Amino acid sequence: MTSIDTQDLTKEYGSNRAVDHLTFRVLPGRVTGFLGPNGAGKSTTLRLVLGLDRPTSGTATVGGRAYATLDEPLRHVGALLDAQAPHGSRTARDHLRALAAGNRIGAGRVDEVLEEAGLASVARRRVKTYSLGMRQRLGIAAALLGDPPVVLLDEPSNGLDPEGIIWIRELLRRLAREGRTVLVSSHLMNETASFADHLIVLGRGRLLADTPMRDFIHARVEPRVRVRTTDGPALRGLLTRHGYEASEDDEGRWTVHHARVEDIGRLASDAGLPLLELSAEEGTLEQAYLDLTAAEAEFTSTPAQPQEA
Ligand SMILES: Nc1ncnc2c1ncn2[C@@H]1O[C@H](COP(=O)(O)OP(=O)(O)OP(=O)(O)O)[C@@H](O)[C@H]1O
Repeated sequence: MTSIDTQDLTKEYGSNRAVDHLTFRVLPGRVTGFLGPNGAGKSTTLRLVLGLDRPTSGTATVGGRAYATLDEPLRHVGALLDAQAPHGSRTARDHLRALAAGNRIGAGRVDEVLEEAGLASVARRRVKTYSLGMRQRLGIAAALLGDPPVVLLDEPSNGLDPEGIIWIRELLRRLAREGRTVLVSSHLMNETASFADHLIVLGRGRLLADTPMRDFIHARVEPRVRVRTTDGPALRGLLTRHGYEASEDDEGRWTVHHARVEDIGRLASDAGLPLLELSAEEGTLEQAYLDLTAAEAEFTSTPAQPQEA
């Protein structure tokens, strides 16, 4: 099984602990979103997994092996990190051909990934003439070159236009469907919600969550129901009698807190109350993420009170 594993992984830069005893496993067949505030340690972790930096202690492995021990690594792991900027005076095609040659990958595969990344028509242009989004597509093409079972992408949507964002979303979903292990860091919560099945969240180098995305949201954001009726006072009375807290907006739409659509629908039906609208208000990943990171910030930034003698 080609999982990514970190075991008690720690990285210190001087007195700053960027990654702090981190243990997690990223499994194949799903997209794992890698989240955390600025400076939480995401890029450092990815660099440690890719052998670009040495851990202070602990291990990071891909398929049970350290990246540095892999022969022809592009066939095992495809990665996009900001730092991997190709040489600007090369054409995109030459850049990929050089990478392919070093990993015994045929030139035909270069044209395939250029096509897949939407760069076929500009493949003979020098990379320095590329826009940020085009460079990003080239980085993703390079990550796919070796048809690897493991793909690590740091902020892949960076600089992409709306069409590019849809492309990357569909690509990530397909890679997971094909049974690959896909780890994607992002600051864009709506984006992450559109492609991730699972989340790993870091805060100050530590693991804050390692959980399916649905569970992550449901554990942190209260379920609500939106409802509209021809008889507001009757609805209010009904909800109050059953212990629900609800509020009405200017357009006569009610929001029922901590409620499920099945329960409110049944209550209204049993009471013979006509409904014009009934819908579940799903919590968003952004709400859940902010809830978690705010709690973490509060916990970690509260200074110890000096004890009065
Ligand atoms: N080469 C380095 N030398 C010294 N400190 C570093 C180095 N790389 C990272 N750090 C520090 O390690 C911590 C984690 O940084 P890292 O870039 O891994 O976070 P991140 O979660 O990727 O942040 P962002 O979301 O801003 O990209 C930060 O405090 C950062 O300043």
